[in-house]
Amino acid sequence: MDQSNRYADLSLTEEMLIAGGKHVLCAYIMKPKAGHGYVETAAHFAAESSTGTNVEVSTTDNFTRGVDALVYEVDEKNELMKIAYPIELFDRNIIDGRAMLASFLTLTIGNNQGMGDVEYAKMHDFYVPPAYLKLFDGPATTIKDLWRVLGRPVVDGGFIVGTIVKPKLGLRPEPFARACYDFWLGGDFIKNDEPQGNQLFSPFKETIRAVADAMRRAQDKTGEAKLFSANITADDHYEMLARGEFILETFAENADHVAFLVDGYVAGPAAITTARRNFPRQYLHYHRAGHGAVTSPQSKRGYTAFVLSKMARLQGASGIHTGTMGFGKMEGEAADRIMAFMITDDSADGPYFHQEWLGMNPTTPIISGGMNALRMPGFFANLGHSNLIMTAGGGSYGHIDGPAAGAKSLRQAEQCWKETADPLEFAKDHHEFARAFESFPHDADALFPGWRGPLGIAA
Ligand SMILES: O=C(COP(=O)(O)O)[C@H](O)[C@H](O)COP(=O)(O)O
Ligand SMILES: [Mg+2]
Repeated sequence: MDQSNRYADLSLTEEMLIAGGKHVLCAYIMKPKAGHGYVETAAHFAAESSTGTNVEVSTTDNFTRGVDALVYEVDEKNELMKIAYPIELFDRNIIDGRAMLASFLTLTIGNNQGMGDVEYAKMHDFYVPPAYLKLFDGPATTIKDLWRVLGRPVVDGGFIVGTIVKPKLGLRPEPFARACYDFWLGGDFIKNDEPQGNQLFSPFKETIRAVADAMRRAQDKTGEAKLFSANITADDHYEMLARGEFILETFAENADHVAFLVDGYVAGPAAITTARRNFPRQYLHYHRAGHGAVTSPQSKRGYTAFVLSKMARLQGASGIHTGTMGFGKMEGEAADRIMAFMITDDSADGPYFHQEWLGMNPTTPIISGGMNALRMPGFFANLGHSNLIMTAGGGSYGHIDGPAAGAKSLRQAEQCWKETADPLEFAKDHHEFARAFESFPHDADALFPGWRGPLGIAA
């Protein structure tokens, strides 16, 4: 059934819709299955994502038609379709009248992902009008809170040198805490790797006690504040609360040195909001492991990493992984930096829409995945600033002089970029950075061919 008379209105302009302020706008790359017309399929997609189904139903009344989602722009050649969703479609909490991300997703990227007449459809951007934006929690804590703990300026406080405890799994509580202590001698921030929680060989409570103790000792030894991002991800809301409360109690006087890590893709928006609302004073670290299943450029369905990042700011993530923009081991490219600007700036451009955040707190880009000191000067040059957290697991624990030297090499790499120094020249009087070349010779060969000569290393 062709529903384009009802669910498509190509006379609407984006300018009008934005000025009206009553619609969420979504841009999709969509291709119909063979034999289905573009506008017809787009209209069916909008129907299925709002008030309709594949047939007319007798229960529809005039009010219903007023909250139809409408296709307002199509560009068949580029497979682009844009849909305007009336804000009234989205569910509000009964407890406080506010918005929930689950409802946004269930409409805009829900049933429409399995339709028989759609070959594929992926959301590449969305625009949130002020009236809907203000119903989202947004971040409660930000990188400023971490900079304050570290004793840095709260504006442009700079690079937070981080790591992920490696190996990913298989350390018992004492070796785990030792790995933390050793890194903290040179670095600022440690996160649990995302699968680390309560394994039988490393019981949660015993491990957390050992890490809290390691933090105290590292702070005493260095005279510097240290940060730990503890994984509280769980299926069960109560389990997350139990973990969070135990961590705060155990870190005690250092509770404000603790972030909570939540695996927001696998555990979903409910887990993020559980942390955001129950622990609003903790920095909320959104880990996104698994997101590649839908966000990868190879996947033509789902949504992009850009969309994931924007949703994370709305929900209230203090920081989210944004990948390494082609400089690390995970998929990504230099242009991914728009993701970082969208979550930090108050006024930012996405691939299709401009967004005003109206003072909503920013979300820190967390850079992670195969980074080490050698890859960092190029990364910072591409992004243009270093007000972020970078976590390098292999780049720290893989440094030949150990994790404290690994951490120092990361800090020196930022300094090298800031001074616009030539990395090979800079290495001559920065020992830990120089030793990163020997630690990661494959990267050194690729990024700085002929590096052995200037550094006086035999081939
Ligand atoms: O464990 C790591 C990185 O370890 P290492 O530094 O040893 O590679 C992170 O979970 C991934 O970076 C996530 O990727 P992303 O940040 O892209 O979500
Ligand atoms: Mg990891």
